[in-house]
Amino acid sequence: MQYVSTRGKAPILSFEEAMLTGLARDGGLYVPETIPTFTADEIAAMAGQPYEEIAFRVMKPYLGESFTDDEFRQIIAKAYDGFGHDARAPLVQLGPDHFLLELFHGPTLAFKDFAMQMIGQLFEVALGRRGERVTIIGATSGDTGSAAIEAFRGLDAVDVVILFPQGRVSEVQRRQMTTPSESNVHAIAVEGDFDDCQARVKDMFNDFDFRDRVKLAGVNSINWARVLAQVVYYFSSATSLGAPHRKVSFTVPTGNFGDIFAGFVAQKMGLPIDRLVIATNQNDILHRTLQSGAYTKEAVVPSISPSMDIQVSSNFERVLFDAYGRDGEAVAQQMADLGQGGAFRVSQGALEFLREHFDSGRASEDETTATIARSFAHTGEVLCPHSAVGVKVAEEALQPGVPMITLATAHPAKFPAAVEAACGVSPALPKRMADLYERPERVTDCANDLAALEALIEEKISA
Ligand SMILES: Cc1ncc(COP(=O)(O)O)c(C=O)c1O
Ligand SMILES: N[C@@H](CCOP(=O)(O)O)C(=O)O
Repeated sequence: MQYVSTRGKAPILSFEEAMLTGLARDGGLYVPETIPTFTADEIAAMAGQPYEEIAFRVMKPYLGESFTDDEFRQIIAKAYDGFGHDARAPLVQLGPDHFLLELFHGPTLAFKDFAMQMIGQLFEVALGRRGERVTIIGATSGDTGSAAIEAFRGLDAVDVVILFPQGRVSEVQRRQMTTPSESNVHAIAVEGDFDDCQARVKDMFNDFDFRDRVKLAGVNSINWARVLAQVVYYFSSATSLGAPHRKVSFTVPTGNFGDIFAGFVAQKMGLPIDRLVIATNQNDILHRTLQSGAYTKEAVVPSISPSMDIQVSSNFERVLFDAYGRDGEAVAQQMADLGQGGAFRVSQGALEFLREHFDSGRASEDETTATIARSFAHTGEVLCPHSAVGVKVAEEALQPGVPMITLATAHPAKFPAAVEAACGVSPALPKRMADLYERPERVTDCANDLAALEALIEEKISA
């Protein structure tokens, strides 16, 4: 299995190389040259299997020669060992045709743990074998950063540096990033929004001197391995509701488009998905794009679902690559237009492709709050604001007889203020995190400036 860049001009890599490389050297994102497919019988055989077994079957075809079967089985076992639910990703019924896929039982209480716990193990094995050390850089609107720090803290072969937007993550999210005491963890609060953090991360990858000097690696969903690990729960949940013998739909609270892109990959692998519904908060660039064909950046407006406060949606590039018939030059042109003018227009053919595969909807702040309150009153389920955005949009997209699975992407205790204001419940953190508010914090503030950030990172990793 080989990996190519969405912009068509970077070296073709193996799974392990693509995983350790992060952003392609032409600025694009790595994707598999071909997507492996399953027969209906192979999909049916996943029903009732443990999550770990489904992870092995779904991910293995993408690995090529990078990891032996034994190595990979051990990696999977370790990755999910610390999850707080035996099913790993349990389904809860909300209504006759509506189900919630709880993806928040991992160590940092967000869906990011599914991929990040796995990547931590994959990096450790691969770097150990190569005898290499890397600097992992990540941009976060709150959840990726805490999941990455949890997965990599204390590992000998990595420094992990996380940029987060100052004042724009919840207190729990911030403390998850600033309280670990391991010396290989570096949390940096950037004066800007998430898009600024993500842009500086991409700038660092495009500064080849810096990139090669510090041996930069990335664990945002820039990294294909992140997306791949998220494909698994589409299979586990759909087969438990009767796929492949009946179709299911998914609604996905969306920001950087990684999670819903994983659903798109599952569909291409043969999982019979009826509709994939993009759910956005008031930062609704993806919903607007599907409606109008114009991808136009606006200022990020802080919301009660801060992890989705994103306007430059990184993985949209991956779906555009398919929408343009895998024409890297067309994608590179659109990304250049976005960089220069803050906008691009999707061609008619590409727009039809997008509309064929995705529906979309948006939830305002009031609608999100009302959904948290209504869900608690009717079902007892306390939703985090991101999951509530998903539930609200899903309710509008329900089709009789087709099960709808909404992804619950974070635990409500990560956003206690918004949840309590909406439904009067103050969700408790798990016992192991009970002293989070007492632990000392360690964070460095920095301007939204590439040179300043690079200098700070070099200082931190050489200390
Ligand atoms: C809680 C939560 N929900 C939803 C999202 C959106 O996911 P994606 O960026 O993969 O679209 C994020 C951030 O990525 C998140 O942290
Ligand atoms: N919502 C994310 C933003 C980064 O997304 P990623 O999936 O590309 O890592 C976060 O919580 O940091």
